[in-house]
Amino acid sequence: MKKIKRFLNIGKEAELKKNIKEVDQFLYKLINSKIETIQNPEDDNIYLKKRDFVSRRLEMKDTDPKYLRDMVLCVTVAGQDTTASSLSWFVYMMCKHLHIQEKIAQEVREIINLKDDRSVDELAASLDQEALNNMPYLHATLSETIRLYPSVPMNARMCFSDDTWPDGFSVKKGDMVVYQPYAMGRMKSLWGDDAEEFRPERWLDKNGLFQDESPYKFIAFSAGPRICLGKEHAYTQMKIISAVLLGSYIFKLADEKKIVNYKTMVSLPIDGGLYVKASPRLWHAKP
Ligand code: HEM
Repeated sequence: MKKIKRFLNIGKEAELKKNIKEVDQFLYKLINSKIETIQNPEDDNIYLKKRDFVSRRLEMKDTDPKYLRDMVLCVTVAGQDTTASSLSWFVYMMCKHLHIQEKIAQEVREIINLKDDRSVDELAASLDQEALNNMPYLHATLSETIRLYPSVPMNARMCFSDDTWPDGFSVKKGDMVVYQPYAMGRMKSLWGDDAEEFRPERWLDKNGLFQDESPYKFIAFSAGPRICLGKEHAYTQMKIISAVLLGSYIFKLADEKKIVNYKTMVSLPIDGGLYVKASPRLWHAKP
């Protein structure tokens, strides 16, 4: 049916074709303008100075527009909504666990060692990689959020040959195997009796250092050869944003009684969005 619709260019297939064209036009325009800027030696180009993703590829002589379009699209599709929904759930968890919110704010404050009257910009400017590496509690809290609210809640693989798994279960070539990071993140057999509790401490050793889990257990970023390529980048982004936010503001739910739930989709957004109140963090005040 799909093929017929595509051939006749009607219905959803026609709509898809139109949308792809629109995205392509936008991306090719951007890529071509960057290529032109680079090829013009007189242009003291601001684009290259910005050293964004496309500029870096161009510097490495990757100038095929189609390749660049695929790269940009892949990173945007894989990296944007996943990180955004994880951060939304993180803010939700912070509103539900104010003492954890306070603990992270303290960790940020201690690591960057800033005065009480610092601005949001000053706080952001002092977050270098070393500072981010020294925030195990924040790292643990983000991991705990993603364990319970994985932005890819369900995933699947196609078997390319007949096989028998370690537990004796057999699969045939062409079978589809579906696994559910959402359910796996809440299984008592994997995470213990408190699996449904939000407890960042489960990720810390007795010295308070972050202890990573096997990706086959903490499956939210997938595992094996096709594991998420942007995992480290995602943590860096999420740590910068949450350190700046929690270091500067106290978050509370706009309506404590409103039920917050997920929307069933390929990703895991909060249904209807999350409404919060942010008030400036005064270091002598408790949330
Ligand atoms: C919390 C944030 C993120 C989560 C939970 C996440 C999760 C995942 C998962 C589950 C996969 C495997 C998909 C599959 O094979 O079926 C994946 C793949 C991928 N992710 Fe992420 N991702 C996140 C952020 C990012 C970011 C920020 C980027 C890029 C900047 C990124 C780039 C990629 C790429 C390129 C792949 C494909 C890897 C491959 O197939 O070889 N991801 N991600």
